[in-house]
Amino acid sequence: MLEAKDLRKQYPAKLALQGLNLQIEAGEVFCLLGQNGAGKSTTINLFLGFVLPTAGAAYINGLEVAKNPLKIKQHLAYIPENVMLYPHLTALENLSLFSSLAGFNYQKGELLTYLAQAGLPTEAVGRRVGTYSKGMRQKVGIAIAVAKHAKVLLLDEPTSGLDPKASNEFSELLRALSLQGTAVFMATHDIFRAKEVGTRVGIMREGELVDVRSTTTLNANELEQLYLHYMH
Ligand SMILES: Nc1ncnc2c1ncn2[C@@H]1O[C@H](COP(=O)(O)OP(=O)(O)OP(=O)(O)O)[C@@H](O)[C@H]1O
Repeated sequence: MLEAKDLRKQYPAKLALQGLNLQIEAGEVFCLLGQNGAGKSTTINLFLGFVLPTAGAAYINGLEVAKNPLKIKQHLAYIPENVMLYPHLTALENLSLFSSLAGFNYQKGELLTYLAQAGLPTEAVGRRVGTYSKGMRQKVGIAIAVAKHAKVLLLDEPTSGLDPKASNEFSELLRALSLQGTAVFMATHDIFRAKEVGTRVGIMREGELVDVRSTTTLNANELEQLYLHYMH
């Protein structure tokens, strides 16, 4: 569902990504760990088509991102650290707007169902999202992804700044999406969540993917030790 082939990004003064090779299947949750500046956001931005590769290619659902910038957006949803919504519109209005932009025109009842499934409290649905907490905005982001029938979900540090309960709820939503076949690629600093929600974990250092492990093969403590080993 997601593939990187010799994917490389050179900025004038920095080699941000050096020849990434990776495949992520439907239903997988791949968590990418790495220090600030390791190249995680660059990788996500290459999959989104926000930046162009210097060499190699990124593919979404078999389509080369750089050659199909609009088409690939039909298949994916993106949740950054702060989900971008229209603050003066309600959750219902935001969801209606974003899903119609993606070509889906839902009845109010369907929109309410998507928001409820994403865990947004009923009392909040008709309130301007400018009044929402970060966790609530993330839930609207998930509702938009589900309403768009996104096959691929890209997330850049989605749980940073969330309290443990909100972070846990968010992880459960991701798990539910992956069980429905969505491929999830998430950059995070949260080793514990990566172990909990991920099916595989990758460690990136200075633009290089230095290790990939299945989360069934190690516990959170072992993952932390492995991470620290690479950061020395
Ligand atoms: N537009 C740009 N122009 C020049 N250099 C850039 C640009 N974007 C990123 N870089 C550099 O590329 C490297 C990788 O940055 P990137 O944002 O991908 O790291 P990251 O792993 O996401 O870090 P963080 O955890 O802080 O988000 C860094 O050295 C960064 O300064």
